[in-house]
Amino acid sequence: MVVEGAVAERLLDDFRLLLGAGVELVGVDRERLADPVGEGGLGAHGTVDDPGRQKGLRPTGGVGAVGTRPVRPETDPYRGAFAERSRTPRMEFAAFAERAERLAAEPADIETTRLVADLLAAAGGRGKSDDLATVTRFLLGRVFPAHDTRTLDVGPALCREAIARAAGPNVGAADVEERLAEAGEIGAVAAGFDFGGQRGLAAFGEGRDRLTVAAVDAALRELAADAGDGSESRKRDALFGLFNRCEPAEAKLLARLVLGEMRLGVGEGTVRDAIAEAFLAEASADDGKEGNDGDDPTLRARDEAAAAVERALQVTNDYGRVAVLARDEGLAGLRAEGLAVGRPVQAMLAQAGTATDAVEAFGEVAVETKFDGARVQVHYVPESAAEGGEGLGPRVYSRNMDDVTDALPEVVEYVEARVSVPVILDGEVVAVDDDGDPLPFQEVLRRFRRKHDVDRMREEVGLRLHAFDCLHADGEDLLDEPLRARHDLLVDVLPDAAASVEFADDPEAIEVAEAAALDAGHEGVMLKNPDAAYTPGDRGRDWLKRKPDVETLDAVVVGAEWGEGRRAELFGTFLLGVGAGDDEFATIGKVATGLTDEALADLTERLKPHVVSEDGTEIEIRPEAVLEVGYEEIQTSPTYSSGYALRFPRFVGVRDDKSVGDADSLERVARLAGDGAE
Ligand SMILES: Nc1ncnc2c1ncn2[C@@H]1O[C@H](COP(=O)(O)OP(=O)(O)OP(=O)(O)O)[C@@H](O)[C@H]1O
Repeated sequence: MVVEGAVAERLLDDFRLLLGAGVELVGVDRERLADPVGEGGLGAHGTVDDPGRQKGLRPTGGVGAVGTRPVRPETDPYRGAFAERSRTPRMEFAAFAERAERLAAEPADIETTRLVADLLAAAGGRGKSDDLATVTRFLLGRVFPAHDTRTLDVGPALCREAIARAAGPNVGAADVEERLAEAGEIGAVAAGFDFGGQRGLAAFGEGRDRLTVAAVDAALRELAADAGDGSESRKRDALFGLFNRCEPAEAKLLARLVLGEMRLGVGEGTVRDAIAEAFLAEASADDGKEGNDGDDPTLRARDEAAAAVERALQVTNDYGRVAVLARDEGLAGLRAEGLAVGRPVQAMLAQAGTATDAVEAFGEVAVETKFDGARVQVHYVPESAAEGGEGLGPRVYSRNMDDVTDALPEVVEYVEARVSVPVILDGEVVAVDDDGDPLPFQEVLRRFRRKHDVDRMREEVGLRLHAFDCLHADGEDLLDEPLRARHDLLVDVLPDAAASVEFADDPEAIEVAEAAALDAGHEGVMLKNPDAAYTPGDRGRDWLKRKPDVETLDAVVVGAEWGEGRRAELFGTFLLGVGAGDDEFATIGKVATGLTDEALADLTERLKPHVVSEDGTEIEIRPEAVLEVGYEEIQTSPTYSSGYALRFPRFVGVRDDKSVGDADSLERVARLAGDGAE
């Protein structure tokens, strides 16, 4: 009998589930079990090299060419059943874990990059298993690429329960918590248990069935897809099934991966350099031969390779995809990679600057209205312009690349009514009153991530999109075009946008424009270099933001204390941290002032699932929420790990539009405190 397509996939899924749950299969051919994807197995149909043919999902023209074809989150040519069916040997999870241990122990950056490059080559070099995309993402604590809105939705508590269950009947979640309080991080705790007691159940063949990187990835993707009634307990079961099969080093890696805290000392820059080192060494050596006299050709080639990887990362936001591109298509493939409508990119950011700075640096300055709202990126392929393919209704993404479309129907309607070609627009969503005049920023946040009562809230707070940039129009990527040209194209596709820019070449004219923007109820002006390209994710000097003098700080909640009296059921005080590199946060103070009962209730509900440990009044919270806090000044202080303390901190608002990685850094705090120029 031949079983194909969805039925085959279903069978394979069931098979994996059974193994994951520790079911022992008796009286079957063990060799065939150990290689369910081999010849004659479930995966015998379709070719390994052509995932698109099997899944019918791959965009046109190979890896790089996506043009204006909409991409949907599940359109990931490197994932899914085809990978499971590959006949190349798969990387064992234990092998990955062993290399991860070595990485974590390596203090030198250069050595770390080399070890990561070796790992990538082992995960997907020629003739090796093809786990490259997965391993690259895993290294950064990700199952899905950054642009993908899917999440595992597993909190620390669920993870602790799964570990407790795998550790055997004598271990409870409270024991795991206790060990966590001692060890300080979940990986060490997971590695400290002996999951062997349970293993007998799942063992078959020669010893246990060893986890592969691909199997862990598949199980976690399945877990992410599970939602609704009973999903929490199913997720717990699935995690239990995985931990149950783990040796200590694997358990450590798995626990950290599930919670997205890898602690390997491997940042995005390291992975970028390692991709270049692993797969572009030859290409860069070729380039190097053409080096100018006086230049170091090797260095120049290395910089070029890193730049090509960086550029591809900017347009795809997918380290896994870029690693595969670098390996399979080299520098040329990376450079040819374009934007895809439906796949968000990071926003270009601004530094603080003055009108004089702008005139001195740019000569003529593009002065744009600075709208006081939330940053969005809108992707749209009108049905009429889909050229035989499918259209893509307007999708709206937040600055973290979360899909916020459903909360913002006005934006969808606005774009649908005006735009007739495929576009990617950058802009700001602003709350407006009945006359269309802007309302304060906090009003937008009442709408921004709302899942319920969208229609009711729409009556209360109206919204308007102000598009100020255009990254793609009618089949053309515009990132490398100067702002001037992008703006002309923006006005072509959306004539409303014309009002928000003017040009000035002296500071007085800029002041006049700023006064007019403030009079109209906007936040002020942005000063931009009209000749600059759009550099996603970059906070360079080509965009300057004129800021009012009162600074606030965006800090991450890393801890809390319970309130008192009638607020005893709620968190009352929040311990704040600022970014100190490598996913670490240094504490800088506590905020209790300015929080209403409503804000406390919201924050308590939101942060409770992220409690890591509780010790008396001290609660440690996994970095999850960003608070905007005002303060009178920043002082040096031995009390907090940053070495600074906020004087009179007061809560201004929750920055739901920011992820913890976007919070202010210790470096900025030092500058604000006067230890360097802002
Ligand atoms: N015309 C415009 N061009 C670019 N950004 C604009 C414009 N109008 C409003 N903005 C908003 O201003 C933000 C930058 O200013 P601001 O410093 O006030 O924001 P922030 O979120 O506190 O800081 P940052 O975005 O720089 O981290 C942009 O991210 C964008 O959301």
